[in-house]
Amino acid sequence: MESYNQEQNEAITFKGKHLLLLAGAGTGKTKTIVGRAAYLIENGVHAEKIQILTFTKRSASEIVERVKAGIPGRNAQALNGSTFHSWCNQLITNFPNLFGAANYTVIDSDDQLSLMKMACGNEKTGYGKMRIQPQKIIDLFSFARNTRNNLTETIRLQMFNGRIDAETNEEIEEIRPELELLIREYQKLKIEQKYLDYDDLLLVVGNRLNKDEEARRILSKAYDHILVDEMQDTNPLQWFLLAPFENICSLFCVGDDAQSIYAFRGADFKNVHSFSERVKDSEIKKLDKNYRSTQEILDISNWLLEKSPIIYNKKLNAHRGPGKKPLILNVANQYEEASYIAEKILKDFQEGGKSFSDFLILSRSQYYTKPLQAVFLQKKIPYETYGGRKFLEAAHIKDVLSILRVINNPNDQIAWMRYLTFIHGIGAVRASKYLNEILSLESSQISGDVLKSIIPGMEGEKIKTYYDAVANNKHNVKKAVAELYREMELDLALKYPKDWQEKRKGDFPVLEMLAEHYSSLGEFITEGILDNSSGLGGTPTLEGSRIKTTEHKDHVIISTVHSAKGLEADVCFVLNVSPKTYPSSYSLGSSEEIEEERRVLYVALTRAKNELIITRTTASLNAFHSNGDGLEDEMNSAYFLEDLPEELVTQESPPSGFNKPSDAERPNTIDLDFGFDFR
Ligand SMILES: Nc1ncnc2c1ncn2[C@@H]1O[C@H](COP(=O)(O)OP(=O)(O)OP(=O)(O)O)[C@@H](O)[C@H]1O
Repeated sequence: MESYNQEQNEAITFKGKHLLLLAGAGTGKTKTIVGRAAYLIENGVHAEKIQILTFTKRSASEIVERVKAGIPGRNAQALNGSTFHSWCNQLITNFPNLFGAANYTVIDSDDQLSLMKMACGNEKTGYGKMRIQPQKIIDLFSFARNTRNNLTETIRLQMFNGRIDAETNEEIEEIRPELELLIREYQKLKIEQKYLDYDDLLLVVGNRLNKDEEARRILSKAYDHILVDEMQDTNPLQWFLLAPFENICSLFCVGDDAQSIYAFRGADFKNVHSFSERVKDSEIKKLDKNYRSTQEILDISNWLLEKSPIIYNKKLNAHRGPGKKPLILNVANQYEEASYIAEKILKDFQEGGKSFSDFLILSRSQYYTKPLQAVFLQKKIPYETYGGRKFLEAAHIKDVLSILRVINNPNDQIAWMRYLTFIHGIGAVRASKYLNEILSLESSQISGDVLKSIIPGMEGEKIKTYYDAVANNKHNVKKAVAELYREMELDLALKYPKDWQEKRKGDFPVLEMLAEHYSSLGEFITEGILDNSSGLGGTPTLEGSRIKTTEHKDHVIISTVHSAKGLEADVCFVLNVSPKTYPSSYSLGSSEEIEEERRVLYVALTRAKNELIITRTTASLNAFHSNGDGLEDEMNSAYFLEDLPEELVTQESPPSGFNKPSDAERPNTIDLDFGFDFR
């Protein structure tokens, strides 16, 4: 049973119209959302009329499960928790007439790039004259839509560092018309082929609700309460989407301005400060006691935030009192770091009575943790990774999905190209020729046999077999995936000879399991690609980019900081807090980006309950200090832990023995002496 303090209770039982709960890390914001949903249901609100919105599916399902666990009977069964994107997708599917986007295919970032390349390839767009990469155009367009800036301002902010002067204006005016042409072409291709990109999902719903009284009337019957977690990370597009709900139902939003880490997607944490001006009939409440961590962990977190030029007015106090000082571990290299962590986890597990799930490892990127993962595998430490590339975006999975996609949406040219060129012997030129023929047909005319008649020989035979495997099982997604994989397995193994057996093959039983949760191809394809850090239909095995190496329930979590929002653990390792990493050297030069980096580190530090271990490499520290000759400007020498007061931490270097043997200092000449004498 959850128990709440007075401030939490006041928020939970809030009787006004809209509320923003603005509070620090570990003060129970998520817990209060759980309490609010349960309170509403217990007081007669229908669970299906409450929508919980979070940034990852993992946290959405966690909140929903906690509410359900606290309410006996079936009253909470219909409670819905989703990400913004997934919610909009559900609305588009559930109200096909209202939003007019039924049977569209949602495309991921790779497909967006393919489509933009197609747009650039069309001669009339004059792409040849431009010096901008197709990916950059996508990023600009996405930034414009998420921040709701016009194209001129977007170009200024993204390409000219926000400069306002006559010369910049002139340059912008030169680029803008051509960019506009390309974006228009991209939009046209999207509509022709019935695609929605991620931003479109929010726009389709937001536009309709903002413009159309009927839409608001319909949705006011669907929702009484919307509860939003991590409000500080909502960007102007998400505000645009939420704004009409002010008149449709009640908004209950929780957030922490110090944990805003999505400015690169257009979020602006200062937005939460204007909540009461933007949302009529709203109130703001605060929570100030941290229940998660011991005071020493909060002391270093508070110190980090106080060093910021931004005033957050946030000093966390530990309800739990004092504990152990955080440890800074200075390591020679990643092998030493990995060995130390593995040894500590095994020792605490074997002798200290800890579980593997008491450990959380946080890193900037999943890539950095590869050596650590190798050591864990070797030492048989079960772990899961959160963050990084999405499962359904892996090449071998996309090959298989391409067939499901063309059957779901015969206009999906990107999927057709992938499907056709997957067949050995069909290159891009032949594939385009076949595709033109296929697209000249009515959708209802397309079948395995027709494809075989267009594509001669063995290749056509294969295309037909794959097509039929799915078409014959359209209403049983799991069977469609299983049959298709059976047909494709050999060719997949041939296409990916290097790592088929060790890496890729094992993904297909998982794909089948995922498919089991969906009743239509469209739902499976879309839901599967929607969330970048979690959750497909509540399956415990794989959640988006969450990959499990083990069936153990008890496992260590290795996560990127961005995917660790809301997580907590007894022992938390924050990896490589070295110069040039915190802040990342990419951010140097922009004080806003440096401050976002600070918040990333703040989120990481505040995940720990009892033990916080920060690692950094001695080599990077030495290089940093030897460069400190005063010649570089201040920003280039920024390092968050540079003047960390000694008393806040303990420092340690692992005992030698963890070291990977280093090579001789000077190269020798090769010695081929074979040890006997020819005499
Ligand atoms: N009133 C309370 N009594 C006991 N424990 C509490 C109370 N409120 C919160 N906690 C505990 O404190 C921890 C942090 O709570 P929660 O995750 O809800 O905080 P949060 O504000 O969402 O944190 P963050 O923003 O850092 O993710 C959890 O372990 C939670 O169970």
